[in-house]
Amino acid sequence: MRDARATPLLAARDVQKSYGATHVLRGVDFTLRAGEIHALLGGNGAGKSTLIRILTGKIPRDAGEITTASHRRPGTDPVIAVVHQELALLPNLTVAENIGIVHGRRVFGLHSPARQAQIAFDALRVLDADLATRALHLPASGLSLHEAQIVEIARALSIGAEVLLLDEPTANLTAQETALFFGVLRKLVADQGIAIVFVSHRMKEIRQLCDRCTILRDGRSVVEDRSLSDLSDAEIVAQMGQSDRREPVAATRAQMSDQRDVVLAGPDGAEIALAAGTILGLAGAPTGPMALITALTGGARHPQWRITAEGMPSSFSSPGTAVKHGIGYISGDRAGKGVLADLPILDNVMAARRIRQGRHVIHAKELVDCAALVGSLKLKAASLHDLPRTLSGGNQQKLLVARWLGLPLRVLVLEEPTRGVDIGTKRDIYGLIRQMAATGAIVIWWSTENAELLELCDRIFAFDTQGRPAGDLSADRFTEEGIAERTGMAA
Ligand SMILES: Nc1ncnc2c1ncn2[C@@H]1O[C@H](COP(=O)(O)OP(=O)(O)OP(=O)(O)O)[C@@H](O)[C@H]1O
Repeated sequence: MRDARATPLLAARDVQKSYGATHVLRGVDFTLRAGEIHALLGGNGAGKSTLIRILTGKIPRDAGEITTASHRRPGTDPVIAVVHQELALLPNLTVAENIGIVHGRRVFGLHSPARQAQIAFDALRVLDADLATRALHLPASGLSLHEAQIVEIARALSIGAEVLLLDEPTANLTAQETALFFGVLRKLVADQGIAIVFVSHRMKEIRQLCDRCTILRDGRSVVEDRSLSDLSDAEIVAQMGQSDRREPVAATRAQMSDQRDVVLAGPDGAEIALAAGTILGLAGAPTGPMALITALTGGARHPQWRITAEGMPSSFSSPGTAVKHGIGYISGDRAGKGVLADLPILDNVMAARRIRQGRHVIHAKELVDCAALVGSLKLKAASLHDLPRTLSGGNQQKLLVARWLGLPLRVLVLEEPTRGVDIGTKRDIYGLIRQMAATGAIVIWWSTENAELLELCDRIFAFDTQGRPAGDLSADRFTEEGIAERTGMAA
């Protein structure tokens, strides 16, 4: 239970931060108490990650007060740990080593594998007893994302963390993993009285998990430390300065057709025949959709799926070949599969156009074209000549969408394209994807958000828990339960 008299673990007052001429935080107030799960909300570029970096001491603030008070060890600062979407485990070390490594000289018998294993086991057991028994001596590279996140949290707890900052931790998880993860977090807060800051753009998850919220808008806290139950979804969205307008889906859903413009043949005799303009959703455990996506985008050495379409080879030898044949690809794994980190925003946006036109040199008109693409997505960038890392996460995702906008595509492959994107932009991206489908592009869309698939797709093809094709969802089972049934994964 929340105790109003308790000293906050963390309190920030009027925090400010600029990068050159860009005033990123203009006055943020933030209060966090033990035993609460606090949602930190705001549109893309509002300043959430910057605030988190300041709270953890990763970057200095320009002005403002931050006070901290440990409840476990009065008179000291609480240990604050961050768990990012991009995980920080060392892949070649075992789980025990990954947890043990942060203990350094604190532990008597440094480097003793038995001692390390004991610390790791004790920390992990609290969160997931099965994982503690099963995975202690396995390399971290073999863990699922959900398991890796649990290991990161165990590591934080093993050094006595009282505050956990979770920056979009569910962005890479399936619905089932998210449910497990939330169970772990609730238990932690209830049993150990730690506090959690949760950053997410998914309203449903925020409501499921969080008690209180702070909303940032253009670098200011416009709502500070309010109970979530006092605010409606519409009020939250309005405070973020966004609109959550929905277009009637039935009216825009494409007319189904029997045409076989592109036919995909996969394992176990699976066949997916697609008419131009179809939006096909892929649902189920990641391995199944990923095998199809890598085959279509030229990323598979031994593709499990073959393509039959006029003027196209049955497989692509490289991603560049796929682009030349009119295949577009937007991945939510922006760091790994999209953003060219060492090239400016301009080159990032124009990359697909240059490949299509067989050009490698900059074209004078590109700057104007790039500015128009960036503007149409309301992508916040100080200059097109800056590197992508100066953009917030959601704005980097918009950059990947801008890359394909307006290009004549035969197939647009989407792998969680709205990952990290705020509610208003999500709606904009949905609209753009519908427009692309209306011009005849086939859209193949993998999402772990079933609601997103049900809202936007004409058809949904399911994969089972082993990644094997399990067929199309029939019209009468076009529901969350229908997807759960076909994929074998709880909704
Ligand atoms: N190193 C930097 N140099 C210049 N500008 C930066 C830098 N880091 C962040 N910014 C700017 O600060 C603003 C806030 O970014 P921040 O990452 O804190 O936003 P956010 O609320 O976390 O957004 P998102 O929801 O998209 O992750 C953005 O407009 C971004 O372009």
